Parts: sequence; C-alpha cells; structure tokens
Amino acid sequence: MKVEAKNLGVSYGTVWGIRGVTFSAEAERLAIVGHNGSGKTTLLSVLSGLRKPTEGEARVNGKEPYVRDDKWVAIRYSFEKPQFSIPVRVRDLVETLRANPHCQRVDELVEGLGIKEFLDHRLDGLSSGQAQLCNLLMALSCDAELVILDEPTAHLDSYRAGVIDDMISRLKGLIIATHDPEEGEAVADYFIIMKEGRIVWQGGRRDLFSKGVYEITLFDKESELPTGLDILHSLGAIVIARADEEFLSDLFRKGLIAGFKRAGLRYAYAESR
Ligand SMILES: Nc1ncnc2c1ncn2[C@@H]1O[C@H](COP(=O)(O)OP(=O)(O)OP(=O)(O)O)[C@@H](O)[C@H]1O
Repeated sequence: MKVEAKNLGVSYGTVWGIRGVTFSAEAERLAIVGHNGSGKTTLLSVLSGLRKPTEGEARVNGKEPYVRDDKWVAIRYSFEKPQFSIPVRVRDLVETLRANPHCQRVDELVEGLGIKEFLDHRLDGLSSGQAQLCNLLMALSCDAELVILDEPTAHLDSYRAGVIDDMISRLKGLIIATHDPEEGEAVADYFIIMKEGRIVWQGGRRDLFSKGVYEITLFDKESELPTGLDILHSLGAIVIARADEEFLSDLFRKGLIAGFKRAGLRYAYAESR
C-alpha cells in the first residue's frame, strides 16, 4: 500500500481540520495517532474518498480516492460512531452480507466478533459497542484493496478490542486512526502523529523504538522511584525514562520494578503533546 499526501488541507468554513499535511508512506498498515480534535477523522475522510480536500492532494495506491472513476480504489470504511437507523435485525444484515460473493469472511467474523450473541437484536437498538462490531463486520468481511478504520475499538471491552487488534494486525492494506498509541503500535508498521491538524512525527517501526529510552512499569506508583532514572514522562504506574539497560535489568532482578521495554509510540506521542 502506498499512501501519499502533499500539502493537504481541509477547511470547515473558518476552521482548518487539517493543514499542510505532507507524507509518503509505503507500508502494509498505517496508523494515524493523535488526541481529540487533532484531525484524524478529517484526514481519513480524504483518504477514503468521502471528502475532497480544500487544498493539496492525496493519493492511495497512486489514485486520488475522492476522484471517482472506474479505476477507484476499493475501500471499506468503518466509522468512529456508527449508527444504524434501519429497523431490521442483525441476522438480516448477516444474511445480506452472506449473499454477496465478495464477502467470504462473514461466518468467521460473526463467530470471532461475538455477533452471534445478539443476532436477534434490531440494528437501530444496538449498544454503541454492538453497533461498532456490526460496522467492523461490514468493513472486514468483504474484499477490499484497503480497509480504513476510525477508532475501531473505541466502544469495545478490552477482550474484544484485543481480538480486533489481533485480526487487523494481519491485514495488508489498512489505515487506522486511534487516540491510543498502544493500539497503533500493536497493529501498524508506519505511524503518523497528528496535533492541531498537522503532522508532528512520522516514521516506521525502526524509527519508533528509541535507543536508551524505556517504558518502565512500577509495582506501586506511590512508591519512591529508583534513583538513576532520568524520568521524561510520568504516566501513572508507567514512567518513560532514559536509562541503561543493564541498570534496568538489575532493578528488575532485585524486584524493584515490575518490568521494562524499549519505549515506542507512547514515547513519541508523549513527546509530541
Ligand atoms: N464538520 C465540522 N465542522 C467544523 N469543524 C469541524 C468539523 N469536523 C471537524 N471539525 C474540526 O476540525 C478539527 C479536527 O477534527 P477531527 O474530527 O478530524 O479530529 P479527530 O482527531 O478525529 O478528533 P476525535 O479523536 O475527537 O474524533 C477539530 O478542531 C474539529 O473541531
């Protein structure tokens, strides 16, 4: 998958949703990470072809997705806040998808996503998590050149979120927007961090893991921090610190910290805030 943007901007009247967005990502899975209002959904709306940019251009596999012609990229999009207003049952949606020869993964996903448990519920009466699961079923069960997911696990419990992340981390051709750097890191191989409509960091997995910077899990966030750590960010019981790996191994062996790992997207995200 190749996704490119050149000086991309989208304005909503006087407000710019995104501006000056330029990147070129050749990756199987791209994660767009950012806090609320940073421009993730706006960028996805252009990349999915739902919106024409106000300025600049975007290309997905060489084509501008918002220019409709017979060569447009087959994209499946799952929304952040799906709402179904059709008064039919989930079972009817499943049957409709099953009847489509391009949707070969329906049964596997109905089982894997736990949709079996609410097949007789009406689509217009689902909880937000159930609606999200049905939206994901529609996005993931049919053939597509590219799947675009906007906060796919925002309404899901941690078990279901894990199932989804594991599933989508195998896709070839995924763009995911998430406010959760852990989720981005778990599924993607190229990352864009957005802030106030602009890109503040981008890179691949090798760029991500900073040498000498670690995420350290404490047993008790109230306890005194071991000396010798250069703390960069404090995130509750997890701290991001510059430290020597041998020193951390020693703290771990002595039972003074619960664990540590190379800092990744959580660090890049914390740095960009
Ligand atoms: N329809 C709209 N009209 C006016 N401003 C908008 C509209 N949609 C988005 N914006 C503004 O554009 C900016 C980017 O919004 P966007 O929804 O793309 O961010 P986001 O990163 O997806 O946020 P969240 O994580 O909260 O969903 C925000 O300042 C938002 O207020």
